[in-house]
Amino acid sequence: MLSAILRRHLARHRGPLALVLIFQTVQVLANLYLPTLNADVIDRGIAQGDTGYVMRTGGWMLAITVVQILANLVAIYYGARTAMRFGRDLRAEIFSTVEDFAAEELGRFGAPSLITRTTNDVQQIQMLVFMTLVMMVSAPITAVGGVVMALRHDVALSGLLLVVVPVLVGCLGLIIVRLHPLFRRMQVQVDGVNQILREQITGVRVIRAFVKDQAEQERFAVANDELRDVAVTAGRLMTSMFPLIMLIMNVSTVAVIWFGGLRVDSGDMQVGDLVAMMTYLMQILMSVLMASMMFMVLPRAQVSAERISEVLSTQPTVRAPAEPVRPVERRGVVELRGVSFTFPGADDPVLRDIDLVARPGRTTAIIGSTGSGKTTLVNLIPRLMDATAGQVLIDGVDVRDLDLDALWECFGLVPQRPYLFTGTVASNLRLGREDATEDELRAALEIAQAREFVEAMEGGLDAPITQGGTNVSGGQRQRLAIARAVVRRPLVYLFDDSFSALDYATDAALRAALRPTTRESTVVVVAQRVNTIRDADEIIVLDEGAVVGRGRHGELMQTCETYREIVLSQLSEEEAA
Ligand SMILES: Nc1ncnc2c1ncn2[C@@H]1O[C@H](COP(=O)(O)OP(=O)(O)OP(=O)(O)O)[C@@H](O)[C@H]1O
Repeated sequence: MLSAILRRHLARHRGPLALVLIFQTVQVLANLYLPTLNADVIDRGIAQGDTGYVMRTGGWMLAITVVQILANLVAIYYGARTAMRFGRDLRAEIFSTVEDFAAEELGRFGAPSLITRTTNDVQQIQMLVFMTLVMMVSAPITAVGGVVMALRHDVALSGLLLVVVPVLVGCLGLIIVRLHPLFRRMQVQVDGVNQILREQITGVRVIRAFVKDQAEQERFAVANDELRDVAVTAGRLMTSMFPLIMLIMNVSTVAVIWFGGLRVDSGDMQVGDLVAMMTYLMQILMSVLMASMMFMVLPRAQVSAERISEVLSTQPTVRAPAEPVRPVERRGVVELRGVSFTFPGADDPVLRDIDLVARPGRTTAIIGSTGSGKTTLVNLIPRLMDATAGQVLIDGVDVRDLDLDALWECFGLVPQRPYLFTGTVASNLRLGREDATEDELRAALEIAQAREFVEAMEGGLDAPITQGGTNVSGGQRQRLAIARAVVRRPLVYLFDDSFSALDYATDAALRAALRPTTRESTVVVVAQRVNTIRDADEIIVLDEGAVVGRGRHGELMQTCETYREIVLSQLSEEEAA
């Protein structure tokens, strides 16, 4: 999974990657050449008292060092740049995948997990790419080059590498194998902390009102402590690596000096070669250490890659058709034919065998007790979810055969819990139609009974709206959401309990103002309040997901017991008549 992500996203950075490889090779070769020159300075310059040789070779070493530094700088620059671009591209890919998710996929992953996957998980892989390009590319070249150079200086002493390197690799391997499951748990726990944090921030008012601060703090502390425990265990393992490596390095240095000293003593080796051997040994062990750091980052990146791939490989349940049908004439006739809907994993359907036709110029209302399936029904019309049986049709074409953008263009949806975005009143209204003029926005506000309060806000149309619309009241948010739908002038208006937060007078004024605007449109209204829908051309009564009555108010009062009960729970006999 990790390799697939890396291949897909690094392919377009071939040029910079080649530069990293070239400059890393140059800097490693320069680094490997220096100990040999140093050995020459000792054996040929100092031992033989040749000051001129020491100066010349010293100057040569200085020049090589400058080359090494410059090559390293270029390699790091391109390595870091590529890693950052890789991260940006991967985040963009996840974002665009998630954007296509339907309610089902969003519910399955959950917002906090999707956010962690797009940020923290991407960061883990980005870190791997960064470390690989900045440090790891040089490790194998240094290791191989170091062995070659060591063999050139003294074959017998190089035999030490056959012991030291496997010991180091074995010790590191044991630690890394134990780290992998810990990293997996850590990512899941980051999700958990995010989830609680998000819930607590969103629901802070409820928590305070029910004096649950203490309980919530404890809930957060549990998740937080669990994350800490795993992080500490992983940290302990990781820190145990360094003393171990230092021990192995120091013991090997002692061994080189011990055996090398014996060889110098017996005249088989020169002092300069011994110094060079020590440096090469260090360089080789350092490259193993660098590779081991990669293995520390690798397990975490693998876990993250799995989590990201899970998102990227998820096919949205609501998918655009391969060959979308172009409707000849768009009028906005909404039809449900034998529609049933069951939530994934649920035993019973939420909607059962619903037939309904909503036509332009008419208001079709849906009423029913809470949980009777009204919102679910409305969500099926613009394909926020797909019916599990039966058909939803717009102008005679199955919504599943229509191009998604063309389909969504038909609707002005005012959801039950309207959401406003960070920006201004105007920017929120223009989500309805980008090129709407200020006059059109004002007209929409007028219809939605929102003009007065918007004008009272500092800045009017340019008044700021905070994330989620939390700086306006629930009723004001509903009216702005209605205005947003009106700005669009859609073929079909879908009002999902959109008048519930309005007082009776505003509700009535709003409906009266909407009437001329929606005269030629199809209007589907979900409501709990009888007064909101009693004038509708057709009222559909839902009970436990099935239609138990349909007709106008007067008829239903005679024919539908469920409707009568709802009405009489809100109005007196005289008011209901
Ligand atoms: N994501 C979901 N997964 C499983 N069941 C769900 C989900 N969303 C809603 N339901 C169930 O589906 C049923 C219908 O819900 P729906 O929101 O359509 O009702 P409603 O009539 O709009 O209610 P209200 O008037 O309270 O908004 C309810 O019983 C609810 O528990």
